[in-house]
Amino acid sequence: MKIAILPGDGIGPEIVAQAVKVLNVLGESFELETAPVGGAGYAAHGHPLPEGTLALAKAADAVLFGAVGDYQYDNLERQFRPEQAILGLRKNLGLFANLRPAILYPELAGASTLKPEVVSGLDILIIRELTGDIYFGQPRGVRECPDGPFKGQREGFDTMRYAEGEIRRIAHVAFQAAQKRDKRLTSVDKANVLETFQFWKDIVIDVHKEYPDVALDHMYVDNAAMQLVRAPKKFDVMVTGNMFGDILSDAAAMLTGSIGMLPSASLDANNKGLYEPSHGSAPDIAGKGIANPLATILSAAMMLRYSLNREEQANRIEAAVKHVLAQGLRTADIHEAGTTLVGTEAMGDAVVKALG
Ligand SMILES: NC(=O)c1ccc[n+]([C@@H]2O[C@H](COP(=O)([O-])OP(=O)(O)OC[C@H]3O[C@@H](n4cnc5c(N)ncnc54)[C@H](O)[C@@H]3O)[C@@H](O)[C@H]2O)c1
Ligand SMILES: CC(C)[C@H](C(=O)O)[C@@H](O)C(=O)O
Ligand SMILES: [Mg+2]
Repeated sequence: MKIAILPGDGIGPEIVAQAVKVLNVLGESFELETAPVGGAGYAAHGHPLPEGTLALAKAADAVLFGAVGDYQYDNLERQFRPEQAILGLRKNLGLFANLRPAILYPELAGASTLKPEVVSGLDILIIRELTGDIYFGQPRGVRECPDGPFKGQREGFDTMRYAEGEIRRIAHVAFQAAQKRDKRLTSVDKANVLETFQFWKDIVIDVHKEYPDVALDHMYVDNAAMQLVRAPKKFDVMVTGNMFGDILSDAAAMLTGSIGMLPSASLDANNKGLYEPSHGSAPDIAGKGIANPLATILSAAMMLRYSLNREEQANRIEAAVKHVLAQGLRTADIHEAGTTLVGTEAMGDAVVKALG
């Protein structure tokens, strides 16, 4: 089994190093190969997604990804910006299904910014469509405004679009995920305003006919954002488009105590996948050794479960994470009075130790 390791930028290399330590003590003979991506790819090869990196990702059985992005690259032409690397990987590998499980470990109930009674026992799954929507729709760009009061001025524009087949396949993933859980699915849209999302809703309703055992409801995205902080435990599985899913999953991250706790799996139709924490490269804390590596370590667990067929190893890692939290070890983002503050490496070492 070959795993492509793409650490990326900012805290990426620090947190991925911890997940690699964990993978290395499982007693499996995985072949790990590392390649630069994002700003690191641009610095090494003049492109955020160098050819060799893409080839490695395609050839591997799974990809473990850190994060990309750094302010120093923000003024580059868009095609050279670090973020194009993750977008290019998702598109090139056909990773249309993004699973972002927001689980509150009981020990972190006090770390959330929400009241413990609102979040304790939280276990929701956000399924974000990942290769369509306004993220990839054409045309896009800056042009001369063709009409209206601003006619003749420059205007920026993007295109929101979803093909029927794109909606159907993510709806199937979502219904099937719900079948394995509490059998409740909330489809999040903006059907009251956007044609794309009325179409989305109509297709989801049609796919529902094949899953009569799942209770489906629909929610507008603005209300969903509100309900996520008001009564998040009411949700089981949520499915939504690329942009709404990006925003809602960051909001859901805070329910778990910190964005440093939210892993993700990005899957193709055959469960080949890329695994990354839901957060970014956190340039504000990069190089300080204080980033929380648990979202990345938990992403490695998802990789073992979904792509490498090692459910037991995934369970071992998740149990080890629970153990270190129960021991009271906390990185700065989840630290509270009465717990022990540790850095990135010490947290990684503690998970390794807990694996026994
Ligand atoms: N998939 C990705 O690679 C990805 C995802 C999101 C953002 N980004 C990029 O990351 C850069 C920074 O973006 P941003 O600041 O909006 O989002 P971010 O997620 O990097 O950081 C947001 C806040 O959360 C904190 N944070 C994030 N991860 C943490 C962790 N593991 N432990 C402790 N604290 C953590 C950061 O310090 C920061 O205060 C940008 O270039 C952005 O494009 C990349
Ligand atoms: C870095 C960026 C392209 C990415 C996204 O918007 O999908 C990130 O925010 C994420 O959530 O993975
Ligand atoms: Mg995001």
